[in-house]
Amino acid sequence: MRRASGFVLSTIRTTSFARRRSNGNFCSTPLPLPQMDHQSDSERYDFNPILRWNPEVERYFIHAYGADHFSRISAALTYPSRYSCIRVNSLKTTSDAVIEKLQGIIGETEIEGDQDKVECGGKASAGSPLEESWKDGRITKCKIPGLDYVVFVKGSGPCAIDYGCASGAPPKEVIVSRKCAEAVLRGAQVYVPGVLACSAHVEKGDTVAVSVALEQRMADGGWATGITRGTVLQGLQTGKKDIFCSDPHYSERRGLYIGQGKAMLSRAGLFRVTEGIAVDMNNRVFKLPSFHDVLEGEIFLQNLPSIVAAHALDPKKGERILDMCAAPGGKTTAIANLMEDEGEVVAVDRSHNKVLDIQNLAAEMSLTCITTYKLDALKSVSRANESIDSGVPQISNSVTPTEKQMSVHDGLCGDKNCVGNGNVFRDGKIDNSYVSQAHIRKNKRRMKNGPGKNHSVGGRVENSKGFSPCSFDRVLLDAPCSALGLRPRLFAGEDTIESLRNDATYQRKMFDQAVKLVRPGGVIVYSTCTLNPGENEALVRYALDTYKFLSLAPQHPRIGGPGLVGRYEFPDGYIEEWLKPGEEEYVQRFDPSAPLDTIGFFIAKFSVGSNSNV
Ligand SMILES: C[S@@+](CC[C@H](N)C(=O)[O-])C[C@H]1O[C@@H](n2cnc3c(N)ncnc32)[C@H](O)[C@@H]1O
Repeated sequence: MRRASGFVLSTIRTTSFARRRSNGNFCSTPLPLPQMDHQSDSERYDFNPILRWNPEVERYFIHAYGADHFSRISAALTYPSRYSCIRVNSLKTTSDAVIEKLQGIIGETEIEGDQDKVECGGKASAGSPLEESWKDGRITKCKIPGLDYVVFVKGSGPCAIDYGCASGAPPKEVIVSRKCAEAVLRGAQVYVPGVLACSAHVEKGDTVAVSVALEQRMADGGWATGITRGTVLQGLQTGKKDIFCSDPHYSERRGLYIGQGKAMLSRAGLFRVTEGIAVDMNNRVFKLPSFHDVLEGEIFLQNLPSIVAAHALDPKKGERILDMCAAPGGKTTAIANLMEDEGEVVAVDRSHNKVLDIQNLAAEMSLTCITTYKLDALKSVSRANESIDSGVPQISNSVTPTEKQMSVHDGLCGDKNCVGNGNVFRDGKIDNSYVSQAHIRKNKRRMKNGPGKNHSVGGRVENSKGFSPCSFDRVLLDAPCSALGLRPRLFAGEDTIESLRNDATYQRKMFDQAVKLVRPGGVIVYSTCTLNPGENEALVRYALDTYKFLSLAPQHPRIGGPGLVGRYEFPDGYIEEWLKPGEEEYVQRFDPSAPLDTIGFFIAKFSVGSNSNV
C-alpha cells in the first residue's frame, strides 16, 4: 500500500502532457492527450501522493535528515495520523468515564474500515510508546506515565476503495482543492467552495469519486493546479484501455483519490451556490471518527506532542504562567487543567478573533484561571511607566526584589523590574499571594456569572500594553512557525529558504521577550510544529549562546526523539548552527515517519538560572 521509500525528487510525476499559457490562464493543450496507462485500477486509485518541495528547501532538509529519512518524512506528511488523540478535562470527568461514553457514541465498529470489505493499512505501530495503549482495544487510555488523562481512538488507512470501476464504467468524479482535500483527510466533508471540477452529468445523489488537484510547477517557475473552477471532467469515455482520453487532467488524478461520497447537488448546483456541503463523504481513504459536538467541555481533540509540550512546562497550582501565542487555546487549557484551575494562565494572541476563540474554549472547559489579552507578543514587555495587565491591581514599587534577584537577568531585569502585576519575588520565586487574592475575588465573580464570562462578555477582548519583566513563573512560547510538521499536507512548494529564515528571525525576537518576562529560577518552553531545524535547533543554539543563564532542562514525559546536531551552510555563505553533542537528548523532536505517528513537532525546555550573574 505504501510507496517505496526511495527518495523521489519533487519534479517527478509532473504532468505527463504539455501545458501552455493562454490569455493569462493555464490551459492544457488538447494534444498530445494522455494515453491510457496500463495501470490496474488499484494502482490508479490508491492514495499515493508525492509531496513537492522547493528544491533549495529539499536540499536543506536532505542535509538535515539524510535522503532516505527525508523521503519517509515527506511521505508520512501526506497522511493524517492513524489515531485521534483526546485530552480529557480531568476537572470534569475521568478517562475511564470518557472511554465508556465514547464506546457508546462512536462504537467499536464504526471506524473499522471493513464496512467496504477492503484492507486498510496503518494498523500497527510497532515500536511505538503507544503500542501498550493499543492492547486494550480501539478506544484506550494512554499508558505513557503521567498522561493518563489522554485517550486514543484508533483509526485506519490508507484503505483501498472500490470506486465501482469493475464494470468498466468510469466513476463520476469531483476534483477538490488541496486545502479542501487536506480537511477531508482529517474527517471533514467536501464543501462547495472546495470543488474545482466535476464530471459532466453529475446529479444530486450520485456517487462520486473525489480526488485532489495539486500544484504543479509551471513554465514560469511558479506553482499552480492549472484547473479552472467549473472545469468539466470527461474521465475515461470507455472502459477499454489503450484509448486516448479527452480529459486533460486524467493523468494528474492518479494516486490522488481521497474517497467517495454522495453528491448533494447537481453539477450545475455545485458551481452556482456559494456554500453548503457538496459531497457527503461516506467512504474515505483514512477512517477516523468525527468528534464534532461530542462530549463538549469534557474532551478536547489535541495532537499528542501539543499535550506533551504543555506537560513539559510542568505548571504548578497557584503559579502565574504566560502563554505567549495562545490561540486557539489548546495548550492554554491544557496548562490550566494541569494547574487544577488554580493560579493564573495569561493567554495572549495578536488576533482579536483568536482571543475570542481562547475565551470560548476556556468557557467550554469551565476553566476560570485563564485571563486573555490581545497583544503582539513582540511587544510583550511593558515599557517603563506604562500600565500593565488591565484589570489587575498594581502594587507599590516600594516592594522591590533583592539585589541578587535583580542581577540575574542583568539588563533585562534591572531597575524596578521583577515587580509587576502584583507579583513579588521572595526566595527566588514569585509570591503572588497579593494577586491571587484579587484573582480569587475575580474568579468568584466569574463562577457566579458562569464560566468564561471573564473577558468574553459580549465578545469583549482586552488589549494589553504588556507585562512587567520577570513577572511570570513559566512562559510557553508555542511559536508561529512554518508549520511544516502538520499532517496531512499535500503540497510544500511554497516555503522557500528565505521564508523559513524569516520565520526563524521572528521566533528569536519573540524568544527575547519570553526571556525578559520569566522570573529568575523560572522555566521557558519553546515549541513549534515544524521540521525545520532553523526554527528548532537553531533557536536553541541562539538561546543558549545569547543568554548564558539559560540551560536546557530535562522534559517529562520524553517520548519524542533527539534533536539534530550539526550545522548547515547555505549557498549565500550563512551558517546555521544547530545543537552541540550532548544537547540533543534534552529536546524532543516528533518525527511524523516514526512509529508514534504524530505531527512533526519540536519542544525545548529552558531553566532560567536563579543565581547566575551575567
Ligand atoms: C502555533 S499557533 C498557537 C497554538 C496554540 N498555542 C494552541 O496550542 O492552541 C501560533 C499563534 O501565534 C499567534 N501569533 C502570531 N504572531 C503573533 C504575535 N506577534 N503576537 C501574538 N500572537 C501571535 C497566531 O495568531 C497563532 O494563533
